[in-house]
Amino acid sequence: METMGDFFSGMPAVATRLFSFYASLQAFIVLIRTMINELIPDQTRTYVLSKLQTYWFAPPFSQLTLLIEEDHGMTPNEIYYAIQAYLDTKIPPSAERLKVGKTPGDNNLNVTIAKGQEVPDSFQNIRLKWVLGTKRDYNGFDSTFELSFDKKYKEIVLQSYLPHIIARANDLKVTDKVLKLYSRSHTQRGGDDSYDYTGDWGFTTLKHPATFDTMAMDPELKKAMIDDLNRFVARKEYYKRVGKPWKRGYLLYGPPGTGKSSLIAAMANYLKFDIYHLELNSIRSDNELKQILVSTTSKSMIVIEDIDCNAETRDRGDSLYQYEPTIAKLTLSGILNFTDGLWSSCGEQRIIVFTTNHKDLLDPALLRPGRMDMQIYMSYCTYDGFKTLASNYLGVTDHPLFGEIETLLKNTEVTPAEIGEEFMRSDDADVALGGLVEFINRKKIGGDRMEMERATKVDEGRENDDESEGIGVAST
Ligand SMILES: Nc1ncnc2c1ncn2[C@@H]1O[C@H](COP(=O)(O)OP(=O)(O)OP(=O)(O)O)[C@@H](O)[C@H]1O
Repeated sequence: METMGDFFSGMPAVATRLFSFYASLQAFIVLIRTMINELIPDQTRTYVLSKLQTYWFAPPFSQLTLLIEEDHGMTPNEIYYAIQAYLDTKIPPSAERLKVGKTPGDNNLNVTIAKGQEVPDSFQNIRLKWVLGTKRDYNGFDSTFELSFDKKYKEIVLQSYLPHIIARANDLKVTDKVLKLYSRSHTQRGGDDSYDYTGDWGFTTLKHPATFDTMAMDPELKKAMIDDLNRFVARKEYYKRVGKPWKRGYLLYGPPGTGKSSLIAAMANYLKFDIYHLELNSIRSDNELKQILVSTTSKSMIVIEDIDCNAETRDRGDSLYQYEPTIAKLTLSGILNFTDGLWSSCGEQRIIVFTTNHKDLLDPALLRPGRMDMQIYMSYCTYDGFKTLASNYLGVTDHPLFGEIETLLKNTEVTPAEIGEEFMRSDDADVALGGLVEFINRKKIGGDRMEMERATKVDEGRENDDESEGIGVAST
């Protein structure tokens, strides 16, 4: 029978060494633990241990991914564009995929994140990860932002982080916003000059330099417009309280060359609003108009120029332009709905501007209060307007010819566009102002001559009428 002594004597030398190593390791651990306990304070030990647990021992977090698509139903998704602007400021130095673009006329390169690039972010100590991806739907591919984070922070992300991004993007827009001029994309039909419009908006950068300072307008009217715009953008709560959609309609009317288009650009530059330029003649039905309206973004101006050129909007009392229901599918009521119907209330801070050279031709229904909140007459150039132009073009605020020009402008219809043209002929104020005096005099003589010819024709017409009336009477 085998005894204990036999057992130990049979144990290999390696095992003996192992035991002794274990014993010394135990002694070493006890020594280290004692040192740690004595040298590191309790609180620090607890903190380090909790961190180690979070990073090494906690189970992998249960992740939530939010998808933010470019479109939201029929409308552009505003949060998508806010995220785009926000993430452009968060591009990590380690980024491996970036997109670079440049708009014609813009000196700066536009660097944005490319599809697949991850962008880490943190908010209130929450770690978040963004990535730009694509989603395929029946219309083709659509860009989508994906946001991943620990599921337990869902409420903070929805209630605080995303609103924070929107606010940040709004701040960025105020300072950096490059305005866009949208118009509807079209393809030319074969052979003729006509176009087929696709429903999509294409855009280019709005680089119109007009501002309220450069506008030659009656100073009181200018001030009234600026006050009106300021009031409009500041009245979010007011519109909510009175139960009206946050939008405003302006009608700009007056002869060609008096600055209607320039005023639209000045308004957009002032408010930092994009412009959607719409040609009513390109729209085939009320439905199409509705779709176009909902695909525009908030904080924008929808501009319909020369609205009198559209048969639908002309006064229906004029038999020449009677509405024919079987032919036209774009109806006046569709246009009125566009300006103040239910559909017009989608989106916020929307300005609708109509322009016309012939206000008298418009259907009175279009001009009712609530549709056109402000009607602005862009007149021929007044002396105040002339002084603005002289200061902007020539840098002069006074000149011996000013008095003569003031008198001439009182008696002659000259547009700011014509005065601008004259001023561009020379940088020398004496030459340019002298040229303007000559131009207005020529115009006045031409106008007087035309007036005389018109008066002569009317007199001749009357005489002929008298003669024919005489014949008529004689024949009965
Ligand atoms: N009131 C104005 N103040 C400053 N510049 C003006 C004004 N009106 C016209 N201009 C100058 O004339 C040019 C043409 O004017 P604009 O196209 O704005 O006139 P409009 O009234 O819109 O003309 P239309 O009815 O033919 O479209 C502008 O580019 C601008 O340089």
